[in-house]
Amino acid sequence: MIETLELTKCYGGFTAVDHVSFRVEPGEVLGFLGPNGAGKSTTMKMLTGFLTPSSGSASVCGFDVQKQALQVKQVVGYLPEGAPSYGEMTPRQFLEFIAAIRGLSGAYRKRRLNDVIGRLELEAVLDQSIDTLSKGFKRRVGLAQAILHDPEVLILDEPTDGLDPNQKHQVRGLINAMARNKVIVISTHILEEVSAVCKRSIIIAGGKLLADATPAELAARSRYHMAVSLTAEDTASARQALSEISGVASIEVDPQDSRLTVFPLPNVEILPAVSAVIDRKNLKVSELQLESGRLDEVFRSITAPYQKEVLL
Ligand SMILES: Nc1ncnc2c1ncn2[C@@H]1O[C@H](COP(=O)(O)OP(=O)(O)OP(=O)(O)O)[C@@H](O)[C@H]1O
Repeated sequence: MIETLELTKCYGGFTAVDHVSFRVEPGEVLGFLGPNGAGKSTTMKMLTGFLTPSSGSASVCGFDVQKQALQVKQVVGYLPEGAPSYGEMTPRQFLEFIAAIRGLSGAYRKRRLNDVIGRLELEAVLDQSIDTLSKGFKRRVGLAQAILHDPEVLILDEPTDGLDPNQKHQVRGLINAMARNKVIVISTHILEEVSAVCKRSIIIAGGKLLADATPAELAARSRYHMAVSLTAEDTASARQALSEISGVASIEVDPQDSRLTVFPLPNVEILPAVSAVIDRKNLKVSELQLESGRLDEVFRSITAPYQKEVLL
């Protein structure tokens, strides 16, 4: 388990992480979402014992990140931002080096090395220096070192950054497969990643924790939650007909593709009435969809005040 209490980091007079408290249990993948400079990497560095908190506390598997940093490093696998250090080494040398540092030996060491090399499909580049690898391969070498000792806790700073769509899919599958018996925290800018792998997500901006909820709960905060979207052959007639439904609050037309979105009044289920009107008026409609909510819109509305601070 990971637990933070009022965790804070100041750089001089600037507060990068501001009294952040949360818990993560085994079996949970927690997504850390936030705009650039939100404080995600700083929080992760404190959780992994690489940065000392200015105040507050954090513990990982019961070990205090300040007083027991060594024990924390033993139970944690950490993928920092960017490429792995020691770029002059080949992935084979680098992973052998990490295995030695982690104290892996004998058949277990061999098995773990083969396992991570296979899982991250590193065979083809094992003997090429890390500096000369593509961004995606560098990221995969970083991931391989993070999971090599089969840690109880994984802290992954933008694990899919630089990966192509196939590799992203593969790494998300890997994270999901490991999630059953590990505590996993990932940071990401990619909202689809939150729905794909995270049980819970924390939104952070300006160093402050602004939301802590499941992706579905976050989506439910969207103004699109329970709205109905559709594309009609005759947009104007469809809009007119739909506006006569009593539970409709407003209707918007997307200027790009003329898609109509029908917003209900609070707590009104509008879909049955919309379907009935389509049938009754014989409207030619494609892509009728009940919206669960849009994470990007929720993310923007939650973080907007902090984005302005940054821009000013
Ligand atoms: N060593 C440092 N000295 C001073 N300020 C720092 C230092 N490291 C980070 N910061 C600042 O702290 C804030 C949080 O940075 P952090 O890297 O944690 O953000 P982030 O959410 O990970 O951003 P990104 O998504 O861009 O990686 C930023 O304003 C950053 O400039």
